[in-house]
Amino acid sequence: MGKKTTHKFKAEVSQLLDILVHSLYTNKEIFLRELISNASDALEKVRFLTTAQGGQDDTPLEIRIEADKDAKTVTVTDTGVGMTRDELMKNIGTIAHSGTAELTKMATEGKESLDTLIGRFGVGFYSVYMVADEVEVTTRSIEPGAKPMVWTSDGKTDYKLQELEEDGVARGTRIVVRLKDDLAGQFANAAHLKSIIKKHSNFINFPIHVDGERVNTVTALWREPKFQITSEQYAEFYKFLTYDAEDPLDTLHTSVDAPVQFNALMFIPKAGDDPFGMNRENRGLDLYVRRVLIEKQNKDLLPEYLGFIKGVVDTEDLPLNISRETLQDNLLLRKISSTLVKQALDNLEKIARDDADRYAEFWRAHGTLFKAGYMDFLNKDKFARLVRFNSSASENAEGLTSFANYLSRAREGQKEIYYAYGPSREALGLSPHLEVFRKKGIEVLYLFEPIDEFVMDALRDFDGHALVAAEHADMATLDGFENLERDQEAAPLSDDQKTTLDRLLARIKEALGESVTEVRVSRRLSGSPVCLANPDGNVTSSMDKIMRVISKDTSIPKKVLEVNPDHALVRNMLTIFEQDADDPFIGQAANQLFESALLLEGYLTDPHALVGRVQDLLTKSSGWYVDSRK
Ligand SMILES: Nc1ncnc2c1ncn2[C@@H]1O[C@H](COP(=O)(O)OP(=O)(O)OP(=O)(O)O)[C@@H](O)[C@H]1O
Repeated sequence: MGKKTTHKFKAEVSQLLDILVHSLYTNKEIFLRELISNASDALEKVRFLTTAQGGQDDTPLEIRIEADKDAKTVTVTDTGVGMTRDELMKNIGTIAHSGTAELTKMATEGKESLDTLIGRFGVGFYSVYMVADEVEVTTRSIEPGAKPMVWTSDGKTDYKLQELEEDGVARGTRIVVRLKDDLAGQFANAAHLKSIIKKHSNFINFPIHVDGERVNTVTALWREPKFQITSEQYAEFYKFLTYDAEDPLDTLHTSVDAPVQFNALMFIPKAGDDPFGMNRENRGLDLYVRRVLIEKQNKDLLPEYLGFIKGVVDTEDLPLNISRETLQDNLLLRKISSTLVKQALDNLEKIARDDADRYAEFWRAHGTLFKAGYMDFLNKDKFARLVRFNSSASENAEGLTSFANYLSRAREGQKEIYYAYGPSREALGLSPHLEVFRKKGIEVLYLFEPIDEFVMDALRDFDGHALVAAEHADMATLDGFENLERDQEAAPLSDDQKTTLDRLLARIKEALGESVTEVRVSRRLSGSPVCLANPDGNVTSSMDKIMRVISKDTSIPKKVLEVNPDHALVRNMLTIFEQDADDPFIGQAANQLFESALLLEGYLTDPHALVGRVQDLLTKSSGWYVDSRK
């Protein structure tokens, strides 16, 4: 026997152990799921090494579990790859996977309850310390000449390692869990262990025996004929695969023979991960070749925007000895991938067609991630049919509309699909840029997320109808539609007044100087006196904002000030200007209108001048009001 050495846990491990030991998490049974899942991974590795890489192996690949009431132990033994001394130290002693590190971080930040966190993350090997006083791991690696090792720890501050004599220790890992006194009755009980396995580990690809009796029966569900599988079985498999507590929103089971053979079982979860957050890596389908797991969560089978889909793919056509490194360039895999993408999109179209409520549920959970599909040019048309937006025709911010729905409501002769970006439905409802659309009863799609605009830019049109930003709408085209809403029409300007208006606009430009590129009459406004428009028709203001953030440009962009000559305020300015072209009110009002417009567009950085002016104007007007009531 080798010398026993003592090693301190890495700080993160101690921290996690401390959290687990002190947690009141009630679902402690998941420790068994975690140990079985590790055993299964170790067995998959053996199967991969032997079948895929042509090695030799006679040992049956299986997991054996024994419960001992008297000794208060549960023992989990597998014939998997085992661990060398170095692997033991690295894998259980130092944080092994990102999930546990994330869990520790979030638990210490205290934002979410520990119970939710433990339930949501696979806490891995360390979860055993929720039920154990002490754990002993005896393992022998598959590596030729590897020495068997024993690892023991009470899960507090350190662990002990010892090398064993070679004889009598088979390849694989045996984990003896010494249960806490109060939990021994519950877990050192074969019947209870069996029920836990049925619940969490029924689909493990290797036989699991409890006290000599085989417990799990179902394997490779995706290879079974569809008509033999119940929806409960699908749901059970989904939960096994994802640890989700809820049933899936949708299940798609397919079998394809040409151009390449494969079976796939794909699920859409009810809830979405935060696509840009910590779960970003938690995507991909498990890839099997003839039931041998080649890669968990393969990232090449489905593009990132379909990353919400969970499931497995199993093919007969790839060689078993394919290396994970060369998968990416494999032509067959690419064919499988393009077929899967098509199936997934067709399936979404089917849901959208048959069950709008379910599609809306899908969209709310996964729409944000799905929208990144604008980059998938090969499937552009399908994508365009699947994408949804809120719109001015929706009843509230929850409403969703497709391009096709929009067109079905479009005004006769309307060739364009209009859209506008804004922070909220309320803000867009008040936007001066959309006044003309409201007046003419032309629907506008509402974009709330920056990615929406990239979607519009990439698609450019739908079914021959150009996608046009409302702020870039061609006024002559809009003039072709009759007004549905009648404003209180302002009296038409006389020829003299028109000339004065031109001079007034020149005076406003003079007052604003280089802050604006131009001051001109607007045709898009009805309720507002002014708005800011883009001088060049290329990018929308929101896209301009995104570009400015990227290039760290904090200057205020130069825009065109559009003036509504029918607005009462502008008419008053005209009267004042007619009487005295040098009246200081004109400059004051011009600046006030300009800064208010900047404020609405989100560009005003210093509100002091604006506030000062408002106070001055209020003081004066209240004075007149008081006088007029005397
Ligand atoms: N029975 C086992 N046989 C061989 N190696 C094992 C066994 N159990 C654990 N390991 C090793 O220890 C590592 C850490 O295990 P742990 O359960 O903490 O995380 P993980 O399995 O990597 O992550 P996850 O639980 O998310 O799959 C494993 O990746 C594996 O390398």
